[in-house]
Amino acid sequence: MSTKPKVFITRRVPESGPTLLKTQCEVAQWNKDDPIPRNELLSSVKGVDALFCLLTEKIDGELLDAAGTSLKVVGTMSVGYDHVDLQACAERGVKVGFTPNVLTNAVAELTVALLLATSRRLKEAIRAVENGLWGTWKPMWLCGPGLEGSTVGIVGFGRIGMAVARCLKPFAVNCMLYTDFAERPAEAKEIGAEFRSLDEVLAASDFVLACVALTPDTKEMFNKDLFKKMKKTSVFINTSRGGVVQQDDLYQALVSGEIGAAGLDVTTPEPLPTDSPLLTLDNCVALPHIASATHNSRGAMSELTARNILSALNSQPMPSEIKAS
Ligand SMILES: O=C(O)C(=O)CO
Repeated sequence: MSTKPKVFITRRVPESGPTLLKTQCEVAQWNKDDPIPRNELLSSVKGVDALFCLLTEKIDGELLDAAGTSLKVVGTMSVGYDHVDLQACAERGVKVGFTPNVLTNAVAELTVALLLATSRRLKEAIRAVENGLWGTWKPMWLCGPGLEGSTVGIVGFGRIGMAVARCLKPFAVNCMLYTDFAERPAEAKEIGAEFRSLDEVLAASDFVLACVALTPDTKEMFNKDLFKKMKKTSVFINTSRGGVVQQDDLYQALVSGEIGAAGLDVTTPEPLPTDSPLLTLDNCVALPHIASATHNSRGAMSELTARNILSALNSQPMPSEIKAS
């Protein structure tokens, strides 16, 4: 019988991670693109030493107990960890790894892409070309707010918020504002961003970017009260988690003209049902949670997840560990 530690991988993932794990572990995998059914997951984790999971798996007490006392580490192939009950892991002595940094630039890039797609009305423009509605060049047609001279407000000035600000520099933005629980003076100075209260950011910004992690404090923070505080022309972008937005309020804000447009890479639920009212709106662009979807980022995320797991199994410091606060 093998004495190697057992690892279960919950999905088909870039080979960099599984290949690394196989050098030291016995690896079992749900080798499909669709998620493993919960019951199957609960039985597959029984007796494993490590779990390699994704943001689509709920890692809670039930799952940890199903794995049993052999489980030493959970590595999630994501920077977000709102799907992991850190307290339940800590209570059972299970370490948790995640994948910050390696996807920061990919997410920042997609945030900018969504901002441009939304403000420059690319969804309407592409549909017009495809549907034969492109009559002639018209001076007043499909105009939108440009970034040049605008005020951009970043809500959540962590790794990704800062990277978005850096990406936006060449667009001649007039003013970059940020808000967070605490000021980040050194980084803000280097980037050229100014700290303001949330209300000030909402009132002043032409573009409001949600770059906060989903926590009990940020859950549905973008609700009707916040949308009311934004400019009627403002463009709202969310590449963090759908859960930070009260989605019915967002729909109402878009329909009533409380805000100008929205670009969403994340929604509640995911996938967004095709009959979601948001999809009927020209001023809402929705993408299927692809912000980190570059070949390099996903490969690096898979590898970092494996490195986190191997370090924990070898009682070494993990490259990226999260602890319950
Ligand atoms: O890593 C995450 O948290 C994502 O949302 C996808 O990369």
